[in-house]
Amino acid sequence: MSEAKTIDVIVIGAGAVGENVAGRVVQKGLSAVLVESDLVGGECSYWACMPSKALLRPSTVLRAARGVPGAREAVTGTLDAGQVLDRRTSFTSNWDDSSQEEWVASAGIALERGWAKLSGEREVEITHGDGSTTTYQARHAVVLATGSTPTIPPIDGLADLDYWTTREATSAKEVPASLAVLGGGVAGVELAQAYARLGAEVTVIARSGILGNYPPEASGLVLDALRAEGLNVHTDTATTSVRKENGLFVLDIGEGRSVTAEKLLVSTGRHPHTSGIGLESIGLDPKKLTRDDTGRVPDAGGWLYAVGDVGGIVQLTHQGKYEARMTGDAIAARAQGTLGDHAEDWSPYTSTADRRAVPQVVFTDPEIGMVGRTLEQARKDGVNASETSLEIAVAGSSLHSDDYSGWAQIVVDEDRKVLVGVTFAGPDVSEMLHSATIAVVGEVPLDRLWHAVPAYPTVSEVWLRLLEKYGM
Ligand SMILES: Cc1cc2nc3c(=O)[nH]c(=O)nc-3n(C[C@H](O)[C@H](O)[C@H](O)COP(=O)(O)OP(=O)(O)OC[C@H]3O[C@@H](n4cnc5c(N)ncnc54)[C@H](O)[C@@H]3O)c2cc1C
Ligand SMILES: NC(=O)c1ccc[n+]([C@@H]2O[C@H](COP(=O)([O-])OP(=O)(O)OC[C@H]3O[C@@H](n4cnc5c(N)ncnc54)[C@H](O)[C@@H]3O)[C@@H](O)[C@H]2O)c1
Repeated sequence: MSEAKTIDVIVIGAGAVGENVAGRVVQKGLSAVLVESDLVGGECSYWACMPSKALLRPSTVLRAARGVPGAREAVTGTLDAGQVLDRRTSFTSNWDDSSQEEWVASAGIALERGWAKLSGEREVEITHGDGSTTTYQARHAVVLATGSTPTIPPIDGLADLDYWTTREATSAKEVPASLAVLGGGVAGVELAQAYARLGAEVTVIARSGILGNYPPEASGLVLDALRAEGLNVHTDTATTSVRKENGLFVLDIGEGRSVTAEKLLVSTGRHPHTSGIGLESIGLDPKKLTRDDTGRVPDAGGWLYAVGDVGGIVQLTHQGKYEARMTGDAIAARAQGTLGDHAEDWSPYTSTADRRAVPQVVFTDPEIGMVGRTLEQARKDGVNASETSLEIAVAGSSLHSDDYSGWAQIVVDEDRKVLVGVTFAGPDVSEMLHSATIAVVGEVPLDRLWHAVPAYPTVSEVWLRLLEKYGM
């Protein structure tokens, strides 16, 4: 084995999160190497956020035009599935990462292709495609940014079949005649609607309800829309076994019922990717990786960090990139000796918003945008919380489309008179979400928020209605 190379920071995994943490430490004057075994850019760019949103967007535009007389008459054709798939492919750069590779080089980050494994304290061994190895020693930090892996449920027969995960669903070259979707989380529901609108006959099988992390009024609007569009959605339904017959998947869903489909998408959640990366070599249990708010893994002695999906706190690109900025700055500050073990909440080194103000969007049509806590979560956290909710019915929404149907909710900390959670559901609500994120993160007092006047006639006027209903 050749001598180990020494560098300030080693980042394992060049997804959006790994790229950002490497970029941040280099900006702060440290040297960094980024190690990637697959495509630079990770899941979000090639098999998750970008392609799934590209598959959804054209049909949302079409439905929006159909909701407005005058425009409706101009829509004479149907969705062109081939064009939709082509546009999706262009958003993934045809699964070619050369432009990302160029960005890494332009940012002054070293790139190593291969599988990285911790091989000792501050030490990482990379096995390249040709079997050769390179070893790096980090002066300051090793950062795990290895993402997450699909969780496949132990359903009889499933393991032996060629089912789709979200990777195959987001990169498919053809629309199947029929698709069964196992799991009613955000990935399953978004892809179910995308494929139904592209022409597939889609059946969703959800163990409980769909989009269970959101208030039921919000997920109910999505469920109603899916059913109105002709999707079969089985809620509170357990899948007991799966097999293939005549080339089709057959799922047994209890009481003698079954679902048959050409393709089966298993989208039943993801877990942190901690296996096969050598955590055992430094005495850590891959199933019990924890991180503090600066991203540091407390049990490793101060040099190991975990950011993004692998950190096990939030599985969202924007939140992982936020963690990357905080962790990158914490690593640089600790290298300079200006930060000790502890960092205050809301400091430039702590991802405090992970626990209090995570914005998330379900990009179905209608959309859901939520930030912070639901009423139940807030009360569970010991907040003396109240909720105010209403249907979105303002001048802006009636102008938006004739059939606009939406719902909004604020969750208020009654002791401090600030918002701790906001949810909007309805067409195009995602662009309103950042106003709510600012209110929650900024802990804007309600009597000051009362002075934030929404422009007329926008859908944002729902803010005014919510505050009026609350009692302002
Ligand atoms: C279908 C779908 C749609 C989604 N849509 C959205 C969305 O709209 N908005 C949103 O915010 N989030 C979305 N997400 C979540 C988002 O994709 C993830 O939160 C995000 O990709 C996590 O980024 P990451 O960098 O932590 O991990 P990843 O993007 O998974 O990157 C990890 C990288 O590490 C590499 N790697 C792993 N182990 C090693 C190793 N040992 N050596 C070398 N390299 C290694 C992997 O190859 C990979 O490239 C979606 C997820 C799915 C599944
Ligand atoms: N718009 C977005 O931001 C977006 C889109 C897609 C995915 N994501 C992220 O990706 C991650 C993965 O998405 P996901 O939808 O796979 O996970 P998820 O955890 O959101 O949903 C998984 C769903 O599968 C269900 N499930 C589990 N086992 C099951 C079984 N045996 N049978 C039927 N249902 C079962 C769960 O009850 C849950 O509803 C999420 O954490 C999410 O944050 C984000």
